[in-house]
Amino acid sequence: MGCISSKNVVAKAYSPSPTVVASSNGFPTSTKGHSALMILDSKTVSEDERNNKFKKNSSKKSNGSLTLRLGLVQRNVEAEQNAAGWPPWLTTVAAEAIQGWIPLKADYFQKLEKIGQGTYSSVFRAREVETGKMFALKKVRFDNFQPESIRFMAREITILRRLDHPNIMKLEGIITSRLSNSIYLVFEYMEHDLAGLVSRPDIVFSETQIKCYMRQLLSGLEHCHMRGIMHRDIKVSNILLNNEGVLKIGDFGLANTITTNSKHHLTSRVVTLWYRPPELLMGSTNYGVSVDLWSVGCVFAELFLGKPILKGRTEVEQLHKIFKLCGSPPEEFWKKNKLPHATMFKPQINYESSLRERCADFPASAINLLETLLSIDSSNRGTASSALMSEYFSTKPYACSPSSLPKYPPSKEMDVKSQEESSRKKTEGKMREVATSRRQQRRITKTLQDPNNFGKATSKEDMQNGGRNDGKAHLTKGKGGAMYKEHSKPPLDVMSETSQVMNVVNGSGYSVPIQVPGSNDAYTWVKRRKQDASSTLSDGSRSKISALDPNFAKGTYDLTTQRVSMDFDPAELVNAQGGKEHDPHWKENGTRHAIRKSRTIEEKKIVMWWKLERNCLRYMLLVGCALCELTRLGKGATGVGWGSISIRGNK
Ligand SMILES: Nc1ncnc2c1ncn2[C@@H]1O[C@H](COP(=O)(O)OP(=O)(O)OP(=O)(O)O)[C@@H](O)[C@H]1O
Repeated sequence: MGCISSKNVVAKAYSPSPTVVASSNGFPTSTKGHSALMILDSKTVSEDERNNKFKKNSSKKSNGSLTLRLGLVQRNVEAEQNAAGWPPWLTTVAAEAIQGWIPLKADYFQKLEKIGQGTYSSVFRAREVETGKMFALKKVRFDNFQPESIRFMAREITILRRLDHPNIMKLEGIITSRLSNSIYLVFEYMEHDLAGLVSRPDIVFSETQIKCYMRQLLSGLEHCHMRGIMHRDIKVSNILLNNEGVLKIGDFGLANTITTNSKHHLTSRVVTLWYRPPELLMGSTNYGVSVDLWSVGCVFAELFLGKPILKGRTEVEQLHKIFKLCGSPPEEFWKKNKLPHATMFKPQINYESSLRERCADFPASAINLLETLLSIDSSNRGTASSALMSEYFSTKPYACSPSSLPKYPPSKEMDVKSQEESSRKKTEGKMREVATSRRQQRRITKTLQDPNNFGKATSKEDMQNGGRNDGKAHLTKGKGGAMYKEHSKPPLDVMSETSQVMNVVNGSGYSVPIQVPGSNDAYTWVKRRKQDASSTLSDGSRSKISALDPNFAKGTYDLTTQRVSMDFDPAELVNAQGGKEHDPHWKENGTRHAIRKSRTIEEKKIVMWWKLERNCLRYMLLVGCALCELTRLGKGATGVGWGSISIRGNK
């Protein structure tokens, strides 16, 4: 679909009078599903022919005329592609990616709801008007048509066209027009992604099901690696599933070709943080397909656990979590792998691997495979093929067939996100109510503390009434205790959900993110993904944005210059050594902190009343002293004690 079906087309691109051949509607139905590969084959042939021709001619002609000829051919191709309906901004930058294809028209499809939101794209479900078949349209955004971002998108297209495997998402065509300023990549529609399924509490994968998914995932990856492609962004939301149980690897936006040239430096700012291998966290620019195997290991564990196994908030924390889980590497590792940021990240403490403890419930053969995939030393991770041949797949229970897998209602990462978003909004509303009620309580306390108001009616009831005004919904019925309960319970839950990371300046002067205990994992996962997506360039927690940055392309990021701005979590490092006194939770003293740290409403109430009563006592004492002093002065005493100076002056 979307491709020119004839082999002639590519050859014609280099012929003197190029003409574009296409079926009447741009859907060469006879070649549907195979066209991309055919074009690639023909491309290879035509390129070989062209190369031979150039080789023969090269002895006769000067270099100058060769360049001229190449330029002309290039211009010819562009003109032909523009004539075929491609927009000029695309043909000038990415002619090779679309070579041999013609664009699809938008009106071939009926665009339905949005089903995915990526860092630089939105994905929609769409129905093909003619056949009623479902497709996924990935609309790619561009940063003001910067050639760099167009080139990135072009790379994704080129790589997708190079791949052809049942476990790899197939690019069916591209929608755009000569006047259009956007582009849609057309993919087969998949009902689920693994992120959506994993995060559903009602879905627990069986052992045979996990094996089935893992076999498909590794088969798809094996194909990529054999075609010289590394994905560099394997994670649950990029693994798609349809209702027939077929798994496909999607999102090749960060994929790149494997390079054997050690002088060719790759960027280390790839792979989403929780799935990023240690060598990339330590700045390696000379890596290979093993980065994908680490990510597969993370996905594998997540399928069993139902949640990500390594959820770091920053690069430092991610690496620290890795060392704690997999054990810190031996001295030889540091000597052998000269990683750019090794000295910065080398742990002071030697950690033993806790992987087997953490995954004690996993089948033995699964732990063995997981241990291999999550090897800190990338050379020990094996390959996708060796993983497929491991005992995990050859021991019972065997992987079930995809068609026997249970059918689920459509579940996507975006569904989870929107559910979380609506519950977040609800809880935020409740939190606002409580905040207003707290403000009111504080106002009352101030009134109590104000000497001008001292003695005015400010009873316990007043305080409760003050709270009640703002908390109507919770406080209209029931006894006092019940009112408190209703009023206070949701905000406490909300606090633990929404104030996951509080920045406290610790002794070292770093801004330290602190995890509030009792947090809701499901929520934080989604929330942190958002943070990741928006903060990549500054803290490197996510890779896509940086992928669009020219510095990313040039590989000119300098992590060392970002060190100070990186969130550093000494709390966790120090706590690993033991000792509450080092914990920033315990450093901050005072009542306000006590209130914030108090877990139950009863504790909270006690602390509030204690504070109130303490202040009342203070003022009573002050007033008492003042009265005594005035009495003494009235009796002619000389100025001593409190207020003596001004009174003496008056005297
Ligand atoms: N073919 C498809 N069928 C159904 N849903 C899809 C398809 N392709 C993508 N999606 C949905 O859209 C989401 C985002 O797609 P994709 O990962 O390709 O975009 P992206 O911009 O590269 O995202 P990210 O920045 O998260 O990597 C996926 O997680 C998935 O839920």
